[in-house]
Amino acid sequence: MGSLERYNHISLVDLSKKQKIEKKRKMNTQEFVEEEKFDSNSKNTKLCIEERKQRFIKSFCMKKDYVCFERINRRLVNILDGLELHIGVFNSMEQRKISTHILNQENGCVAKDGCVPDSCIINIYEPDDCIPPHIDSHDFVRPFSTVSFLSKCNIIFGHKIKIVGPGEFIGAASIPLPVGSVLVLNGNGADLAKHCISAVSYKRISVTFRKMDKAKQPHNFKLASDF
Ligand SMILES: O=C(O)CCC(=O)C(=O)O
Ligand SMILES: [Fe+2]
Repeated sequence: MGSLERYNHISLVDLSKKQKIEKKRKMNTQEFVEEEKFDSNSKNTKLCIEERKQRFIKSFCMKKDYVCFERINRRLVNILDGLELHIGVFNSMEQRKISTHILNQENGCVAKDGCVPDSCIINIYEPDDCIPPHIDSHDFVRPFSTVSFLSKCNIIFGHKIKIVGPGEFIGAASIPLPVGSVLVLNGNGADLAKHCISAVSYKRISVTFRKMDKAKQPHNFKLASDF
């Protein structure tokens, strides 16, 4: 399948990839210690949200773009154009807190902050669960993103995806999703290629944040007051 990854150099261009990873690890560890000092109800919460935003922005220097050509109507097309994978966005303590919260609630909505999403889907995969090949509904605008928790797995992309057995799929590209990563789907990666997850070996949670297309909102649709 060859290498699908291409690293983007948006900032910290003077640092090697290894140094960047080390710097990011230290940064997260420090932030982890700092965050533990904050009570979520304290006046420091705002600061904590600011730090979180900064961390997400910093994660863009770890962004990967993907390349995988598939022949569609006789033309070679990069079906992964528009995909971005941001790794290390959530540290292990955050991952634990969020997944524990989701599993305790068994339903809930995590999106806050008045920015992009107004919809959130939580998929809880037990071992052997899968999600079949699909393109996400166009009732939702692009880009949208998926966060992975509890265990890593591969997400398969392809203009054509073969079903080779129960919960077993093969497509042109298979992208590892580490825990705590955010996959942003846009462009061909969201609209031309289907995606799916083959049967997982371990329990896994994914949280998909999307924003409803205004034109597709039901009549008299009102956003929940806490959004
Ligand atoms: O579990 C994932 O990472 C993908 C979920 C997904 O494709 C969806 O909810 O539409
Ligand atoms: Fe999807």
